[in-house]
Amino acid sequence: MPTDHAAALPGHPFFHYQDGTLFAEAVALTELAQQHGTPLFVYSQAALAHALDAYQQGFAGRNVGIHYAVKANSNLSILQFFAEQGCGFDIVSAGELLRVLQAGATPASVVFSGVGKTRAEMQLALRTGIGCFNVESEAELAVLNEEAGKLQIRAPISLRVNPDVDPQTHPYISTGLKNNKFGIPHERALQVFQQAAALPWLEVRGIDCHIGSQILSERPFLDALDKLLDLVAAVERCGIALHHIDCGGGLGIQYQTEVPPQAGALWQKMFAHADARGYGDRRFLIEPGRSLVGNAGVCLTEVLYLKPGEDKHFCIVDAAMNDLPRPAMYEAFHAISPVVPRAGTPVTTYDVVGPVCESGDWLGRDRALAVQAGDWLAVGSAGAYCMSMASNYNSRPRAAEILVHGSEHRVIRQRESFAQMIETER
Ligand SMILES: Cc1ncc(COP(=O)(O)O)c(C=O)c1O
Ligand SMILES: N[C@@H](CCCC[NH3+])C(=O)O
Repeated sequence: MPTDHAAALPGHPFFHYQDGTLFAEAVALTELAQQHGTPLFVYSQAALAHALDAYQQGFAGRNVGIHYAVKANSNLSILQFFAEQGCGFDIVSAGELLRVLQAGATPASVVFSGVGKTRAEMQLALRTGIGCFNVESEAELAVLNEEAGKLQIRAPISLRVNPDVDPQTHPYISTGLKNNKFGIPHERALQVFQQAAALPWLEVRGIDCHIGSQILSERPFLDALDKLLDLVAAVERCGIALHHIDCGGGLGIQYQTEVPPQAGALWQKMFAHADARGYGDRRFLIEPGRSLVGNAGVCLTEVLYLKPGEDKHFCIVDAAMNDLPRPAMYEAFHAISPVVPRAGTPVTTYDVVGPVCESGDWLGRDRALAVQAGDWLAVGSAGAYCMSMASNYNSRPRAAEILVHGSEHRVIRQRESFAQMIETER
């Protein structure tokens, strides 16, 4: 049984056991599950602030813009929190643009990434006056120039460079290798910068890269920075001045036993490197997602049935791959802890699975748990890429979300009703 006040889930500083119950800050998760039902996503505002502060510690005296990557968790209240803290945003769609505007973002604080921006999305972003388009191909550059010309608005752009650096992460979330669809090959980038500078409706502002996600060592970030700085030097030699250098996101978090670099320490090293090369006083942008929200959230789920088997025992819960798709998609590990640990119930090794009709619908494999039907479990590291990737598969309405702040909590997304789920269909 975990001791009181012990960190209950790896990497979650604001979730702890007290009096035999798991708490988020000063709120007992039993109360939230009882009051709001399950599956239920619960986020800690203190954990969000803590994660942001970890970055800021590496930025003292530097000129840095933090652009939260909306795709990690796009709940309006989470976006509003980051906007209030002075963050900008990294978006990848018109939908994300509308969300950040509704959350109070200033348009100039928005950078727009993505390999497949549509003309309609470009027009919306141009009219809104976003800070920068992170352009990912020559074809996109030409279309953006056309659309900007039609609106007579010069488009601020950065070129996303593919530095061909191995982020040593899951192949599905590596983005900075030659064979990934993202960015402009770094060998071609100088030429494309020159093309961009010659187009009448574009204003070259920056350079960017994003090499992947859940990166657990400093080396790939430093290698990518080196390649970007080589290009900055070459581009500026051609008379094209760059206003900012955007290093993307990608810093990993602890799901299990991983030891990711600490954000502040990583950035101190990045700046030491930039200083050594004479670029430390430049404006840098970053686009973190997972490392700001991942360990600020858990997903609460109820044990529906225990199903013993010959080779496997199953713990069937009411959350599923539609709520939390990362295990099914990437075989990702998420820690699972009981909300009220039991004494006296034997520990059994279970596969924790959901009700969806797929054998891939599992949340955890071979987990030692002392549980009974009706118990609540907390699935860890559920703040990033869980609710934002949730679906209605098996016609399951989307879960509710709660934001805890000290001893207070508020519903930041209501549980979807069956009527809402089908209202747009005929
Ligand atoms: C362009 C871009 N920026 C930022 C991010 C955020 O990445 P992460 O959540 O790993 O910090 C992503 C996602 O990988 C991305 O594609
Ligand atoms: N969805 C991925 C991260 C994708 C990063 C976006 N480029 C995950 O859950 O790990």
